[in-house]
Amino acid sequence: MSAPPFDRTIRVGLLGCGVVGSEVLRLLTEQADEITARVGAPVLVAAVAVRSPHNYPAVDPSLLTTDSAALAADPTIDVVIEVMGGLEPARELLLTALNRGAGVVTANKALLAAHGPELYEAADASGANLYFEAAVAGAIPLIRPIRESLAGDRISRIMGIVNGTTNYILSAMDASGDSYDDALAEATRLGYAEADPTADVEGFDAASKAAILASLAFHTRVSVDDVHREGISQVSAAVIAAADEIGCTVKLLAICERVSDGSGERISARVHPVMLPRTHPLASVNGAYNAVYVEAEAAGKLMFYGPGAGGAPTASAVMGDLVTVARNKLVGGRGPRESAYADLPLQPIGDVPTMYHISMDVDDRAGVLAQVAKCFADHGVSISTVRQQGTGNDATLVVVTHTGVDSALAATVNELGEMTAVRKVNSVMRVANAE
Ligand SMILES: NC(=O)C1=CN([C@@H]2O[C@H](COP(=O)(O)OP(=O)(O)OC[C@H]3O[C@@H](n4cnc5c(N)ncnc54)[C@H](O)[C@@H]3O)[C@@H](O)[C@H]2O)C=CC1
Ligand SMILES: N[C@@H](CC=O)C(=O)O
Ligand code: NA
Repeated sequence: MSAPPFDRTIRVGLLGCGVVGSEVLRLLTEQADEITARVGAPVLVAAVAVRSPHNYPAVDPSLLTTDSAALAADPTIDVVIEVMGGLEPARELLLTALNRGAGVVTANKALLAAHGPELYEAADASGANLYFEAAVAGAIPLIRPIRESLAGDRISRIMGIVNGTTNYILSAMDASGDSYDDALAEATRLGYAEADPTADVEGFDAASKAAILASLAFHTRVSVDDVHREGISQVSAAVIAAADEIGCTVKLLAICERVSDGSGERISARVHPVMLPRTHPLASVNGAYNAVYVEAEAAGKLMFYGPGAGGAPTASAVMGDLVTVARNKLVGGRGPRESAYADLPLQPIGDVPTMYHISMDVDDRAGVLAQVAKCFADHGVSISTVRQQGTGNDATLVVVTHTGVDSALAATVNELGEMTAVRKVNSVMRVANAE
């Protein structure tokens, strides 16, 4: 290859060298010549901050450091890649890097969803680049299409599967009847799960991603605390079987919508499991794959699909950002700033229209069905189907509702739980439409 056009080197500091960081290091090493050609200057790793250098025998010892603060502050480092995860010290370190004008590439959705505005402000103040394609849906190009390709359109809805770990667990339980615990252990072994997998299974990771997507799509600051969140830890084999009986599979969905109702224009951001008809395109997205629909006024419906977790796929997104930031460093460009001008209010979960699937153990005697039906009617909730399974002490009623507002459905479930004729509410899950 001919000599690169720029007579300088882009020096990179890596914060963290785990599942993602080690793959970034591998790609930077193995593809060094091609990256140089694409950027126009060599891109070299100058330092790698880790906790225990002796755990990295394959990494050049002269690069390893335990002093992550010095790495972030080092004026000779042009781009800091943060793949250590967690809020602190990642926040502090990235602020240090951005304040001195270094480019930052991060995969840390938890940090962005909690402290995004602070990071953007630091980037604006110094003119630094802040890129985070890896933070949502791993390898899938999604942030860039939303921030840049669709910047001239009006996004109305984003809906999809954005957590690989939970999708891996739900797919395994659905397809092969694997236990929840075995499937989670395998997802962790494969490098999909967060350092604390509670973040995955309780929906925090997907909620962080929903916050990032909603912020970008609706030009409004949405933090993780604004996102209604329910995880999958209550999804048992019985719930998966109940979904199957009505032609559905269970998926954890992130849904970000622009809604216009009596209260004017608002946005809804929520993460929860749903029973999804098997005919829905997202129902066949399995394993650690992610898939996200983006609906925009002029573009129509777009679907993004691909590996949403794992070391190499996530490193691919990090590398794409690194090349962009390195190019910007050489020619003086900058990535998009925060866009929060619309400042739309949030729609509370109680106002969201939804359908419920409710399974409850009931007394099998005359009048019980009428009492249950009355409870739904009292809350203005219309029943779509009702089915009794078993008799006597084994009688279970399965009710699927028509669409009602979530608060009315939740109040119905509360009251059912207090009725003497209802021995136990076994499960409650939202049901999605077929499209
Ligand atoms: N694994 C995946 O599939 C994906 C991960 N991400 C994000 O990428 C980031 C990294 O994830 P993984 O590589 O999976 O995690 P990991 O736990 O495998 O790696 C993180 C590494 O950073 C090190 N580290 C943590 N704090 C440190 C500190 N203060 N100083 C030095 N080293 C420190 C840890 O020892 C560990 O080796 C997280 O923010 C995660 O949410 C994003 C997309 C996908
Ligand atoms: N733990 C996350 C990793 C990618 O963001 C997931 O399972 O999706
Ligand atoms: Na991505």
